[in-house]
Amino acid sequence: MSPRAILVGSPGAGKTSTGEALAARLGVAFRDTDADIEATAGKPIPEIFLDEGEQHFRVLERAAVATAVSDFDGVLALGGGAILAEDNRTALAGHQVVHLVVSLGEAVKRVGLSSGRPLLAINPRATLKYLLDQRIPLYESVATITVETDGRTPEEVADEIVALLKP
Ligand SMILES: Nc1ncnc2c1ncn2[C@@H]1O[C@H](COP(=O)(O)OP(=O)(O)OP(=O)(O)O)[C@@H](O)[C@H]1O
Ligand SMILES: O=C(O)C1=C[C@@H](O)[C@@H](O)[C@H](O)C1
Ligand SMILES: [Mg+2]
Repeated sequence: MSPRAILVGSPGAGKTSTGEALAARLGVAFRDTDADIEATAGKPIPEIFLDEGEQHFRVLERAAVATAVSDFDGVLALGGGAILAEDNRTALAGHQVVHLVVSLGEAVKRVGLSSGRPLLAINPRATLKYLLDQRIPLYESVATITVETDGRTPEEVADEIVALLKP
């Protein structure tokens, strides 16, 4: 079993919102590893970061990615930092992986001072710039499809992905 598409990209790229739109277009289920991790841990991601720290979150994330990539055949969204782990990048090989590209300015507008994103709780512009600089090469290294999201709705982005996906 293999996901129809796996979405990667920065916080605010729209992995969750575009992923839900894409799954609806394809008539398949949507799954988000962030939600899987919260279900396993029994608490929201900010609480995992506060109680056990980011390292522990990344352990849970590697397990969530390995399970979802091998057990699921719908549209799968990964957390924004999942590609940092080599294990996760290796797990993506051979799959249709979509990089949702977002500019720094647009990502800052979409994410704002959001309480649900522990890494961005303080100074989101500087933090997002750091994350993007570090991660863009990694997103590019795993992607088989790249789509721009600035100035487009999640539904418009989903339509482009449908046209680019191999059957
Ligand atoms: N193409 C888009 N145009 C405008 N707003 C968007 C677009 N995609 C997402 N958004 C908005 O940006 C915010 C972040 O989107 P979303 O939660 O889907 O991003 P994400 O990539 O899943 O982020 P994270 O990595 O933090 O889970 C939401 O408020 C969403 O409504
Ligand atoms: O960019 C990141 O490192 C993260 C993004 C979110 O999707 C969550 O996976 C978590 O908040 C960490
Ligand atoms: Mg998300």
